Amino acid sequence: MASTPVTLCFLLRETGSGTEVLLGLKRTGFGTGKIVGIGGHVEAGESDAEAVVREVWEEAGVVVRQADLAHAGVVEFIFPSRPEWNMYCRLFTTRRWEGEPAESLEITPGWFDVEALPLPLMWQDAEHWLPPALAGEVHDVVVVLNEDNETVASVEKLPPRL
Ligand SMILES: Nc1[nH]c(=O)nc2c1ncn2[C@H]1C[C@H](O)[C@@H](COP(=O)(O)OP(=O)(O)OP(=O)(O)O)O1
Repeated sequence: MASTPVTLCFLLRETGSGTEVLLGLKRTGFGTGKIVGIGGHVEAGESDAEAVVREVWEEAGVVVRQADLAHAGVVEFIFPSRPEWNMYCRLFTTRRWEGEPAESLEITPGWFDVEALPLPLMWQDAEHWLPPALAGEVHDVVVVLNEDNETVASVEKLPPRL
């Protein structure tokens, strides 16, 4: 089954004590209760960049421009016991946006020190791909989940496809 296209954008800002990233508490839908990246499904006819601009606005009330997005790799999430959940997720980062993050029905946004990510509150696979992506490494990652759809069966990190 083809993986559903999704996309995430990580806003990064510098503070006196280091770099912070905008994540959010998921309030509805897939991954409710977890801290997740801001983003979601790519609609038919949209590019990944168009989708992530729309999702960041819808979920966090922040305006990001496509020209300010940096590619940060791809993660494919494979759920062998629920293949309909498989997702192909393009990652972006940006250091430029307009507006202050605000709560939506879907997400309660919050800033986190990139050196102290809330990994125990995130999907368990995040520890494998999020820190390197935020550090500027660009990889194609394939994450396979176990039958519980939570713990990680395997992680394969490949150089990016051009
Ligand atoms: N194993 C995993 N680890 C992770 O960190 N994020 C994952 C993941 N599997 C899926 N995701 C993320 C990627 C994607 O942005 C998100 C699912 O998309 P959405 O947040 O848009 O889902 P919803 O069910 O709320 O859909 P909408 O109704 O489109 O808002 O879950």
